[in-house]
Amino acid sequence: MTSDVLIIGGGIIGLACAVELKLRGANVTVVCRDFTAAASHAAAGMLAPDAENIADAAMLDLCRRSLSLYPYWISKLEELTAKKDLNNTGYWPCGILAPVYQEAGEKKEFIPNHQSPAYWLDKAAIHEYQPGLGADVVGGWWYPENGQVDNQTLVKVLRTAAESLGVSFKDGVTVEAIAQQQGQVIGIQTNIGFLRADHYLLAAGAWSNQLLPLTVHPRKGQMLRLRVPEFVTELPLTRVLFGKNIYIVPRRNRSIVLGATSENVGFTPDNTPAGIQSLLEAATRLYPQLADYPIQEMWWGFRPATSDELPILGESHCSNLTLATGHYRNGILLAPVTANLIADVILSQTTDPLLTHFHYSRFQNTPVPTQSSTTTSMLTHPANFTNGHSKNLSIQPAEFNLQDSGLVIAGKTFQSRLMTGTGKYRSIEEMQKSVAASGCQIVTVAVRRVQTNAPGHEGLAEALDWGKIWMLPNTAGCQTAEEAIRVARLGREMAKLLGQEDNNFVKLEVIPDAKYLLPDPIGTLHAAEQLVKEGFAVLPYINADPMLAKRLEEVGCATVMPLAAPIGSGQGLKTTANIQIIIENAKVPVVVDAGIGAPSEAAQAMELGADALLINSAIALAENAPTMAYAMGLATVAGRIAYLAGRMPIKNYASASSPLTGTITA
Ligand SMILES: Cc1cc2nc3c(=O)[nH]c(=O)nc-3n(C[C@H](O)[C@H](O)[C@H](O)COP(=O)(O)OP(=O)(O)OC[C@H]3O[C@@H](n4cnc5c(N)ncnc54)[C@H](O)[C@@H]3O)c2cc1C
Ligand SMILES: CC(=O)[C@@H](O)[C@H](O)COP(=O)(O)O
Repeated sequence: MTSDVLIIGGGIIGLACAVELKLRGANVTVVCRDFTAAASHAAAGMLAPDAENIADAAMLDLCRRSLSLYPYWISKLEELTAKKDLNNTGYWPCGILAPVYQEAGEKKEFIPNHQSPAYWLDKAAIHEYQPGLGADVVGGWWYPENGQVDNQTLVKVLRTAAESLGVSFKDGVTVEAIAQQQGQVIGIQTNIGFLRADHYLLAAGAWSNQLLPLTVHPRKGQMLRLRVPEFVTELPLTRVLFGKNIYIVPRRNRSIVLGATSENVGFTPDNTPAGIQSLLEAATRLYPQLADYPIQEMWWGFRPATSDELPILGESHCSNLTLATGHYRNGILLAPVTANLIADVILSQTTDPLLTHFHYSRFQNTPVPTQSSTTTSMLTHPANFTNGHSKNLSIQPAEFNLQDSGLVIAGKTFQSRLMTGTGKYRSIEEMQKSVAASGCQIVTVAVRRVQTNAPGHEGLAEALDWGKIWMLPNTAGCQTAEEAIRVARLGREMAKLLGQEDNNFVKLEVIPDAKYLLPDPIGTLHAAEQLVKEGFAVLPYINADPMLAKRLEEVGCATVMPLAAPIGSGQGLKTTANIQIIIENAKVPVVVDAGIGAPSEAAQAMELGADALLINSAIALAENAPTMAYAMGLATVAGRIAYLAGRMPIKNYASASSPLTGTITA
């Protein structure tokens, strides 16, 4: 199947973009795992840039732009669906009233932004303006330009509009992986097969990081709906009440939506007594007569949150993949502006200057924190190490004007260029100290050994702080491609279980021979091809074979990892000439892995231009492992600095250091 644009996600963002792209002439397909399970159905539908008190200027600008597009957008949608039964979106620019209690400072919370009117009502005014408020309301803000839409009917209208325009909407289709090759998406793997398009849009809400390593995570919200009882003839509320930990959204159809909790519990489903109780308590404090209204329905949803609470919009690391995700609390509000800006990016290749503020790379420049952090430079090494001594050998590369943009693997930036392992240590404690002393940010873990609690691996997964260290699951112990693929999938689950939801990295090892531990090039290539299709960032361990390295890069591997010498041999750099060819030709990072025995060899590999090193045995088997780890960290930094400084040329003959002219003759 081919289509111009394939959209992953059938929530409000995917659908709004689909309609806009289709109206501008594109051929559009939307794939969606579950239409009704989207945050877009769970939301309250407030259009509340002012009541939300958004501090970020660019975000406020984006929200207000979207609010101003709403009336036209809604009338366009209602027109597109005029002949259908369902064409009422419940759009209602009813204003939002934000009452406050006696608690200190609440009045000052609203930051005037000169773009939107906001009026302060004192106690007498607010009770007169909105009868029935709780007696302890002491005043409040009135935002006349804010409003609401019935998000549940809006998404249905959007879907109807999209389908009637000719958008192909495939519900019940799960995207399992985004297959990438050399900076391009080549297709998506789904439960109904492999789908291709010219361009792709990721709009998968809170689930986006299951497909790409984006910092989007779910923030659960519980909601409930009351009904205005029959005996109340007039609508008691005709504007949204936005209070402390509660909003009350009256719909014109006599339902009243109450929301929402904000819970950091991953994708834990269901309503809970605690969640519902907190909503009911806050709602009846703000508007006491709700205590007698019948409860109609409860539900929950997952807001797509990012760490700065701003969306991720625009280009990605692939030229034919655009991102529209992370809309967190304001995705209903932001739908029209997102659709416009994203259609501009995809169809006209024009990027509104505002989008730079929402670029995905803003998170990648944030380094993964280390256990011992010297984050002032790109060339980190531990300033202190924790085996009882404390040394301060802080090097300041900035002073030498060195430009090192860090190690970037599959779009993720690391400050340290040393990776370490966890095997062969005499104790877990020694391993922990060594990892910390090395200053590394990536630690490889043998999935099979951890899963089976093999000797020396008991409790290992829990021994490191995976909030700080990036896990590189490896397929050690796999003799065939098939085994390695299975273990890689387990590794991804393991990383998720340990809190790294967005970790799709795998160190691929296919090693049929136990004596030399040399990797099988054909099995490695086969497994790599499959794993790339499944969306893994594949880091294959290989013999130092330049042709194989090239082939692996061509199938989309994130790095190549040529060996210096057999694993655990400590023989040092035995494959220098081939590693040099690999480095010369690679467009992905080259990580020299295995066989390094001493810091001098680590430095030497880095001096050649390797992008990083993976060292395990030389650290774990040293007499003092943490101290050796520290030395390896310094050697890696030294080698990198030397590479950047540029080595002097090797000459055949001596050349005196001091001038030969002007010498005194005897
Ligand atoms: C309780 C609550 C209250 C809210 N209140 C408001 C509000 O008042 N105002 C406001 O502006 N915003 C509100 N929001 C936020 C708003 O709902 C979201 O920002 C918005 O819905 C995000 O839309 P989306 O399309 O990006 O994601 P979603 O609506 O979550 O849609 C994502 C879609 O992607 C699909 N998908 C995911 N993974 C895959 C996959 N691998 N393969 C195929 N399909 C996939 C899902 O099935 C889903 O259909 C609220 C959210 C919640 C949870
Ligand atoms: C842990 C790991 O992945 C090792 O198999 C890796 O190849 C490092 O080799 P050394 O143990 O020789 O450093």
